[in-house]
Amino acid sequence: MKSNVYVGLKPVLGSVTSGNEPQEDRYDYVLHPITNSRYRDRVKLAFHEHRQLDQKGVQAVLKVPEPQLQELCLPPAAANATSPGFIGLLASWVDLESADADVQELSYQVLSNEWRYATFVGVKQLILAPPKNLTCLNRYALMVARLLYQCSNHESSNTPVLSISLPFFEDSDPLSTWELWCTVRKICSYHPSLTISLALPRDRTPSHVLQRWLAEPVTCLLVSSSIFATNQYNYPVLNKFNQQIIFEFQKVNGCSQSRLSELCVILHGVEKYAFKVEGGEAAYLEYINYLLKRGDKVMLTDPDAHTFSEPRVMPPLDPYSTDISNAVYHTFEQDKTKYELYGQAITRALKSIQMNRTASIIKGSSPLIILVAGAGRGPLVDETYKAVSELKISNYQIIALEKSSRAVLYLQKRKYEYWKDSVEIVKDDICLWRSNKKVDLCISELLGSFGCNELSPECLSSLERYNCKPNTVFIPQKYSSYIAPVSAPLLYQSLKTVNVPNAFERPWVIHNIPYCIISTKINETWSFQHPLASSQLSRSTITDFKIKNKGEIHGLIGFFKATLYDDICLSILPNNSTVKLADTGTAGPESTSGLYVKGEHTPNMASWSPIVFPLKQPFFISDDTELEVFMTRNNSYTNKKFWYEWSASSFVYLVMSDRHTQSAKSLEKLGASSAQQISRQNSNHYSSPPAAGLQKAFGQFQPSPNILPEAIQNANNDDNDMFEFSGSESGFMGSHQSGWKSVQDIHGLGLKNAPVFDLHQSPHDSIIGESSALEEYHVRVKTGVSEMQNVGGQSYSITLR
Ligand SMILES: C[S@@+](CC[C@H](N)C(=O)[O-])C[C@H]1O[C@@H](n2cnc3c(N)ncnc32)[C@H](O)[C@@H]1O
Repeated sequence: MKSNVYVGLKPVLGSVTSGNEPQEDRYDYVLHPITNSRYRDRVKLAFHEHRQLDQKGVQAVLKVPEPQLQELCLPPAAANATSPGFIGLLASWVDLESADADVQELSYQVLSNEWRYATFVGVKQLILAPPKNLTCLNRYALMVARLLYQCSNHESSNTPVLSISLPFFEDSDPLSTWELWCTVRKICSYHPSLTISLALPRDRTPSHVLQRWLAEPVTCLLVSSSIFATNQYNYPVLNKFNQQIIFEFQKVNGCSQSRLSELCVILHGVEKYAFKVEGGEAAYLEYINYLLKRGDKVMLTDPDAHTFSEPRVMPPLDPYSTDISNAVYHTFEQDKTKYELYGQAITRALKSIQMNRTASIIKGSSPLIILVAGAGRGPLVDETYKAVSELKISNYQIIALEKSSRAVLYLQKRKYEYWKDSVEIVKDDICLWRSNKKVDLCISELLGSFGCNELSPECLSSLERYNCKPNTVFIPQKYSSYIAPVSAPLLYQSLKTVNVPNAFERPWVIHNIPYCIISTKINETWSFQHPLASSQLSRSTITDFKIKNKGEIHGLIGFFKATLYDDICLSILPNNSTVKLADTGTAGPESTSGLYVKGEHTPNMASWSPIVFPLKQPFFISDDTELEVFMTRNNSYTNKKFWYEWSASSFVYLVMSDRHTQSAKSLEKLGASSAQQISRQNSNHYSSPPAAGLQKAFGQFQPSPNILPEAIQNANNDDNDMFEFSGSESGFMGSHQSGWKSVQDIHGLGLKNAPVFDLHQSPHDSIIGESSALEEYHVRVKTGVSEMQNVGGQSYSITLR
């Protein structure tokens, strides 16, 4: 396999070097400006003439001339399949951010002239200089948006991609260039032809910055000869960290771009240092080619590296209405790791069941009943058959239960040729199947990317009710679902154009789409174990994520981990992730509340890709934010349907010291409302806000009066209380109490009328008690909230049996 990464070169125009010049077969693209300085001079002249007319009061239309032949750097040549292709540099002498309407218009016309010519001669990609003045970023972005929407026809493969060149990061704020990009692409409505060209840095890139860029549509890596070092033989080489950056992008392999699906590493400035190094200009190109070849080799031998397959966004399987195709069964069956793990789990479970049966009085009286629920074309039946043969179990019966009539034909053929009477084939739905045989061991593989999303709990609960014993053993024994907020711009872009109603309100399985988890942890939402502890199959969770670095969330990414038997597990959690376990709600040693574990993906297992629950609008998060996710799994007996709902809210913590104590106390008396919770800290409970964090929190988030908690607003107005009602007159409540108290009174809420279903909590548990050693208050302020997605399963649901 060769990755989709190409090599480009920006030569000095008209330069002919002495014998060491790069051979054309060492690079795939040449980077050239579209027009030269003659064009700039003519445009300048036209502009001055226009201004003079304007000053004389003559009404004239500013019309920028089209470039002439001698004004072009890129010649109009017939395309040649063997010679390198062209990447164009758009004029950098224009001023897109200018407040002068004429200058802006001129800039726009120059770029659109260049764009039209580049399209005509088949240039694939155009690189645009970054904005010069960040205070006018909106003007720049708007001009880019107009160019994209007026010059480009993204449905045509002839339209070039427009790529904005930016540095990887800036020292002062490593995500500032990313934020700039984020603003531009948002103003351009995530146009599919808008990408980035990143200049490799001289210094080491922080890993969170690299992770962020890996999920973005980067189409060029710009490598200046000035960042090369030399090895002991005086050949030019890159630092380890820049080698790693190129390799990481090679692994993403162009999948982050919806249009080009390829990446180009462009060398520039080689002529400046070539005389100092061995091998001259050609040595730089040799080196980049060598790095890419080496990367390809590593990817071939690393089973977990992405193999190049098209990025895909797929609807999750609806197990009740979709019959899996033969080709998909075939793909499932290629996953040797999964079946090996199932084989081990089956053998271990059978040994344990046999031991218990031998010890019990009913020893040998009835055959061991093993059910493969959802047998497909039979690979798990094969594993079971192998295990019973190896364990020399004689008195047994395997039942292969499958609803798909076409898959059943495969099972019948396999039975006839191989399993013979050991296997009974039943064509039925698991939820409807009733048998007088009670199952000892139930093996199933009904798991989706989120664990429970292909209705394993529903199917197995029905089996438990009608066909199992109290001591039936299940494989898998347990499965858990996990989520994390994710930045996945390509997914957002794809869902905007996918031809499915309410695409943002339904989950999607993403394959080979780059993403970046922006929270510090992945949180467990819930789990199911079999036999089920209760008949309740609906779940809901409110789970918090800490987000250190600003980002844009496009949805919640979902994973699962299943315990097949004992410690034999399948997991699609990302390697080296930190996973926060859900609160089991149990006390004592079984409790898992607040536990953190390492997440690992089962090596070499390819059957599942992650699932994403998207958000309708990208959700911007500033540094040091807490994201609260509310998610439900609904199994409605009344509506006979199953669905998920999800939403996200963001909060920052503002720190208040003694100066605000009085007002904070008043706020506390109100109890903790969802938007205005207050906690008292004697220590740095939250990693960032105190001290430096205080300044940071205020720096990132300018509290505006309408979202400030009332207590803070009043605290800030200490000197200004001449219109305040003192509240000291008898018969009136304190001003802070009145609103909430009045609402409570209307509903008859309070101690005398405790909620009927609040089985655990005393009414004031959530209010933090009085303490004398006060130092700081952390006030939790809501800064954003998404819509609740898929309310009542209106956009996405599965009809239940
Ligand atoms: C993920 S596939 C696994 C198939 C097989 N075990 C394998 O490893 O290739 C799940 C299988 O369960 C079957 N299935 C899903 N829901 C079912 C139901 N309610 N009743 C019967 N079969 C079902 C599907 O038709 C499919 O063959």
